[in-house]
Amino acid sequence: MDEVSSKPSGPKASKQKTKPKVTDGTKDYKLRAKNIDVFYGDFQAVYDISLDILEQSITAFIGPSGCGKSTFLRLFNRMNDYIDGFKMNGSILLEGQDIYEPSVKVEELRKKIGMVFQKPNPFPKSIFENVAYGLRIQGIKDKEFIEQRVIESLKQATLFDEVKDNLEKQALSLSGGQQQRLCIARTLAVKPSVLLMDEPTSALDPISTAKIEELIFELKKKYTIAIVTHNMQQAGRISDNTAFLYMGKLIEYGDTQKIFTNPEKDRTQNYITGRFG
Ligand SMILES: Nc1ncnc2c1ncn2[C@@H]1O[C@H](COP(=O)(O)OP(=O)(O)OP(=O)(O)O)[C@@H](O)[C@H]1O
Repeated sequence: MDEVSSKPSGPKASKQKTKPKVTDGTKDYKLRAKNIDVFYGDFQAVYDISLDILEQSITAFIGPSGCGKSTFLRLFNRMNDYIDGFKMNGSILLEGQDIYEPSVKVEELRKKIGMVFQKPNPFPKSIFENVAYGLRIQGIKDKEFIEQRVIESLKQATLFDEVKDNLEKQALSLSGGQQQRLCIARTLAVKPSVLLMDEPTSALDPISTAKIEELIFELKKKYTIAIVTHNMQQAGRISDNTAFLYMGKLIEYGDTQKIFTNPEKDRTQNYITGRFG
């Protein structure tokens, strides 16, 4: 494979002012993947990918079906761990700490790195209980604290105004777009600092999609976001940096505007112009 820069570059990345967490000497990063290979049994799904994700930025993963986007995203909160035959080489660092070290508690990690899935998956409970869930399983009992956190999270997910008069309503009776924002609120309630999103709008209509995109853009002020999307316009609209994967390899990674207007690699150019994929 051609050499690929593992550092996001370009005007947006370099202009970004972030609280310093971990630095490679030039930029701060929140997450770092180093020489990642992933196997499912004998099948290799990811080949030697290294990349850094900057704090308070949106990083999009694009590429044709089966190229390894979801596999790669799921590494950041260890969602692949329970898949039969899963094996990984390399390391993933969150603020400099290896998240695959034996001492890391996966439940604690997932409080820091939340995930939103393609299909909204609220529990068959009330709106309130969906958002309160993560707090309750932590053993938090303070009613006032829980209520305040539920309201705050619903507001952050731009759902509060639509549901405030009926928080006891069954979550499954909400529209698909509202359900997805509820799932985002549920994730935010435990105060993560990273949000992983695996095609969060692919099951939604254009209006709900636009609302979620606005929300993601707003959330960037506080969170580090990594998103897998099949929708290249979406990647272009919301992300700061884009990683293009092809057959398990990182072909190109960098500033989104550059990737979409003047990519370095022919394969990226062919993909973004719809010549394959
Ligand atoms: N649980 C699994 N067991 C075995 N192989 C798997 C598993 N999950 C994914 N794969 C394989 O790994 C490769 C990468 O899959 P992955 O779902 O990460 O790709 P993707 O780019 O996210 O695809 P899509 O865009 O279609 O969701 C594919 O060849 C897929 O068949």
